[in-house]
Amino acid sequence: MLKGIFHDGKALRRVIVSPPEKEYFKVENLEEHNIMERANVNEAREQHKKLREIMRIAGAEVIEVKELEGHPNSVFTMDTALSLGDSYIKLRMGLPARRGEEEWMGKILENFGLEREGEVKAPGTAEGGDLIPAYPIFFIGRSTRTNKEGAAQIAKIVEELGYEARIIKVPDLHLHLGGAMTLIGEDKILACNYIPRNLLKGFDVIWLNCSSFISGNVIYLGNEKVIVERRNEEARKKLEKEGYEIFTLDLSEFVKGSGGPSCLILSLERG
Ligand SMILES: NC(=[NH2+])NCCC[C@H](N)C(=O)O
Repeated sequence: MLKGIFHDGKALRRVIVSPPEKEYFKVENLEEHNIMERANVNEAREQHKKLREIMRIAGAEVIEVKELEGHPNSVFTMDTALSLGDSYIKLRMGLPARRGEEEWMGKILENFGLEREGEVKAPGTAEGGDLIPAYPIFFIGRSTRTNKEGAAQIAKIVEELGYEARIIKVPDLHLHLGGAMTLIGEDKILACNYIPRNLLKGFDVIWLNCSSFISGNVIYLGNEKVIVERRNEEARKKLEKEGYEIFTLDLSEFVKGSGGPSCLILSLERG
């Protein structure tokens, strides 16, 4: 078996989440954590529970880990590391308040037997929301969170594993590339229409106009099943028309935290 092969367009098998218990609600300085509004405790817990239920029903093993103390954004596990199935890439968060989440998740992944494949080093920064493996292609978003050095370091690591790295400049509307596109099958992508077509070469694309920072953000479960946030009507309608089975989920309390559905999960295994 080849090492480090991962494809976000395959069925979700194992995922790491961090349910909002305490830390997500303990935000003093909203701006520092890039959280727009404090979440309602009961609603956030209930919404996250539903998300876990849907993923379990779809056949994924959902691993729950405790939030990292002092880190309200640790519920957004996607950003904290990049799993390549049998190994992982240690990242370096672009938002200073999130530094430390890389160590936390690195240890968790190592406990699951993943080896460290590589590491993003200063002055580089890279967050998981910008990294979309679709072997043999690897999409890297250049955003306010993933800088030029970080993108170049990731490209080098994945090219050594046999991927073709494609760097995409993320428009300011989005925090990460993951807000603007999602793999929804092995050769299918849901993407905002300002992503250059040539960078998506080889994939069939469902184009979106994208009015929100998370318009292109859905969770692909596999077997043409997708989780879509309740307000994201454009994606829901277009995916429905293409024959996808849609699970609509209200994630308002995480949208308040500047996140979308996929930001809440770290895909550990797809296949
Ligand atoms: N992958 C994502 N879009 N994650 C959303 C993260 C939101 C979080 N408040 C932050 O700014 O870091």
